[in-house]
Amino acid sequence: MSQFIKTYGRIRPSGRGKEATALLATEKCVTLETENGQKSYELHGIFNSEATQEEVFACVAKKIVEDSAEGFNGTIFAYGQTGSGKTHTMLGPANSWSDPVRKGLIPRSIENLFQLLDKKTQECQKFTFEVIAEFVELYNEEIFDLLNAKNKVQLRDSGKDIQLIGAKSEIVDNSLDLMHVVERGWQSRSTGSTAMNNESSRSHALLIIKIKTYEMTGGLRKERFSTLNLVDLAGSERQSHTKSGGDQLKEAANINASLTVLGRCIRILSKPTGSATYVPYRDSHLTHILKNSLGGNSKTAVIVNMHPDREFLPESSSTLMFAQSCTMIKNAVTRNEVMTGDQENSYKKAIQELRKEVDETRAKAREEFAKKLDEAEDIRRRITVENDSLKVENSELRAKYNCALVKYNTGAGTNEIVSEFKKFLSENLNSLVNFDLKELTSKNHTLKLESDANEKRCHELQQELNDLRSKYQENLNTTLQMQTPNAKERRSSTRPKRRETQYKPSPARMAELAGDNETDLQLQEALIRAEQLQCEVNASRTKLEEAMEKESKMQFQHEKFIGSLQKKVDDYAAEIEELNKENLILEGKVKKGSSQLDTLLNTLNVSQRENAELEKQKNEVIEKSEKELEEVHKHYMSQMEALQKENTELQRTSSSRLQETQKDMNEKEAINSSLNNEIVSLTARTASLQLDIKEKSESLATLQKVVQDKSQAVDGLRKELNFKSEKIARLEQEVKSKSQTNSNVEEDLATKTNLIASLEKDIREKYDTIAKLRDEKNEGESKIASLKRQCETSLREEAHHKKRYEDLQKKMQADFDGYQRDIRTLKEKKDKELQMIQESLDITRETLKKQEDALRTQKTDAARKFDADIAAMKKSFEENRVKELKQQEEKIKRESMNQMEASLLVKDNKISELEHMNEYLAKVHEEDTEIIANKLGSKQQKVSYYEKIRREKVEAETIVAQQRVEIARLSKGNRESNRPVLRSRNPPQ
Ligand SMILES: Nc1ncnc2c1ncn2[C@@H]1O[C@H](COP(=O)(O)OP(=O)(O)OP(=O)(O)O)[C@@H](O)[C@H]1O
Repeated sequence: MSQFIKTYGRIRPSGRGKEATALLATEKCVTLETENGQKSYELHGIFNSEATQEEVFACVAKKIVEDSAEGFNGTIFAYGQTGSGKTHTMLGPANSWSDPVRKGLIPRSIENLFQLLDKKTQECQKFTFEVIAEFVELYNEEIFDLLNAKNKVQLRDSGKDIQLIGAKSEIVDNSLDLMHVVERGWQSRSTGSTAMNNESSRSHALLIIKIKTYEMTGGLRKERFSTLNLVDLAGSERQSHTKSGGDQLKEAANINASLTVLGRCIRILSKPTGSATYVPYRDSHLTHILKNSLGGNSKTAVIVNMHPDREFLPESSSTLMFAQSCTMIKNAVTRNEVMTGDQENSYKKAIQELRKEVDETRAKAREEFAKKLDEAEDIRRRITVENDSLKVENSELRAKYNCALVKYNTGAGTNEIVSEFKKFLSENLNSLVNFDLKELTSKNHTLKLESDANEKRCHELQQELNDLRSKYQENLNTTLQMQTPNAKERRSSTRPKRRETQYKPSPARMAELAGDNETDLQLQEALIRAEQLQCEVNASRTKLEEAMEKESKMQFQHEKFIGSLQKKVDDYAAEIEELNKENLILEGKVKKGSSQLDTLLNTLNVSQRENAELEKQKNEVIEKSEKELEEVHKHYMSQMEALQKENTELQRTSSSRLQETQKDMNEKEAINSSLNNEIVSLTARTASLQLDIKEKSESLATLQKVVQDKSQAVDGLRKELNFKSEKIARLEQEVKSKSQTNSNVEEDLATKTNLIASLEKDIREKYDTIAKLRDEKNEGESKIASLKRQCETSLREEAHHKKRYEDLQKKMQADFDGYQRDIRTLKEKKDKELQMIQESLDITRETLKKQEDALRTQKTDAARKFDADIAAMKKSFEENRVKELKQQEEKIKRESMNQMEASLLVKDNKISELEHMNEYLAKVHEEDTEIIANKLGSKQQKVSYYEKIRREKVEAETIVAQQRVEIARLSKGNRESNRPVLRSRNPPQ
């Protein structure tokens, strides 16, 4: 299955407001407002600055994560300039991975993945999974392990996949553990501060999640494996923007180099197929690792992050160009799945199920088709019956109408026609409801004809009437002429002028004229009859018109009814057509099913052939597998033991943790009780403070009262003072005025001055008291304020303590719940693991046992056969061999005997020679010894002679020894050649 890389754009919020932005985003299109005009780029989706993390995840990653749990490789990477929000998108803001709103795409993907895997485990008993995480960073064109002290990692390209040699693989079984791993790795990531981002990622971070799932369905074991790559690339930008230098410049150069290779690969891949010859994946570690994700076996999504500000237009433009190239890359995606086990049976089962499904669908379709056909037939029958009855009614009607027409034409009572028509209408009103449209139209036509005929008849009658009138007038004139002698005169003078009323002769006039003329009478009668007839015809005409109106209404209703019937018929036809289509589809399905069946049968044949071959291989492998199974058994047993140990350890740790928690809780309870005590004391203090406040408030009130009194007194004094000051002034004036005039007054002045002085003293005293009172008042007020403040702080403290106490209680409860949950989940997990292991052990044991049994029987059979074969072979071989050997033996015996005899002779001669020699030498030795002893005198001569003798002796002894060895060899050869030989020329293989 080939699939295009999905490319999305995300625009981060601008730091400077709307005026500074140069990007316009719609649902799938970004427009850049450049100096040269607008330029638009269309991607698979655009997220503006208001887009939430959840929206981004749901749109970009959810499907890829879901597919990765189903065995499809997946890759999501964020590309963009520094500070554009790549890390914000992939991981989320700092410490946000437990925040349900702010957390990024990686935590959401991890949670989603484990939710899916756990759900599958719950739904399917024989489903297990294994998740392994690796986390590396590409920094300065080298790969470092973020999970293991930033050790260097090597790349190995096996052709099929890329391996990171030396990277630590963390096995995890829940999202929390994996998030801890990610957090640990992220902390080791190389970051630096640039002009655009305080915590800028200076490396490409790759989180590689390897997922393996195992599922047993029937006898079939499905093994799926996939890799989910979540990549946060380093920023792609101009160095002038980051204002980097030194090491940072080198860093940036490396980042740019790898991103340039990425861009080059993408450009080559985005060209139409056929033109792309070589993709330089190996030019950079980044592209080498992402080889599968770019044009390979992976469902890939790219998020390009952009800064909306005008100053970053060039970066945004190049980012969008990169994105547009990505949209043109096609990946060839396949599910990574291996199926083992009883394939033959599972195929057979699948075929059976398919057949059953096809049969069921066929039967169902047939049933439905038959039902619909019956219904359509029913409707058709009903319509035919209705049609027949209407036809009958129509012919009756026609007959009646003809009859009426005959009657009418013959003048046999128009009333009759009308009444008959009325009767007919009342009779047929009900049946008319069921009229066929055609019939109704024809009836309408007939009625119209009737009406026309009536009209014509009316016209004729009118004509007749006019004729009659003119005749009558003529007759009348002739009669009048005959009655008056001067008819001409009379005619000119007395004859009234012709008026319309004159055509309607009154009965009096008729009576007057009755006796005049027989013809006149007859004519008058005919005229009256004609007039009556006309009236009746008119009436019948209006009735007919009414009936026609009714008829048209009815026709409308019938048309409606027929319309609905037609619609039903159309519906049925459409249904039938649909059924036909379904039938066709089903037939297609059946064909497909049968072709599938054929292919399956072919596969079955192939697999049967393969099976035969496999059977052969199996026999060879069985022996090996027996050993391996034993090893596995041992391994499982050891694992189980280890697990049991782990379990006990866990139980121990959990109980210790429980104890710790208990201890913690006790401590917290102690804190709690102390807090309670504190609260109680605080409450008591608050109460006392409140009492104090109350008292103080009371004293304040009294003080205020006193102050008020004093103020009143002060006011009074002030008034008095004022009054006295005025008095003083007045007196001074008086003094002034009187001092000039009256010297006697001087005395009075002196007394008055004294009085003034005393009054001034009095006033000063009063002022002092007022100041004192004011101070007292201020003091009281400040006391009240401080008391109030105290009160407020104690109330605040109380609230704070209460809140702390509640928080502590909540935290304790949450901790306790968390611990209990942890313990429970741990226990459940371990129990599950144990159970799973036990189950797998049981299964393995069973299969082992079965295989053992099968092997044993096979072995015994084979051994028996082998023994028999060997025995037979042995027998024949031995027979032949014995024969052959016997012949050879005879021959060799003969030859060796001859040789032996000859050599024995030679040897015997040699032995005797040697014995002679030996004897001679012994003799010489004896003689020499004698000579040495007796004849040689000097010591030196003795020594030299002795030396010579010794040498000769040694030589002789060597010769003797050689001869002995030769003799021994010969005698041994003799012995061996005398032994019967049963040796073949060609030793048996
Ligand atoms: N969509 C957004 N909403 C709110 N804030 C955002 C968004 N995108 C980015 N930011 C803020 O912008 C700042 C830079 O973002 P971030 O670190 O994710 O950029 P980056 O592309 O990873 O940069 P670098 O390549 O330098 O690592 C952060 O403070 C981040 O919170």
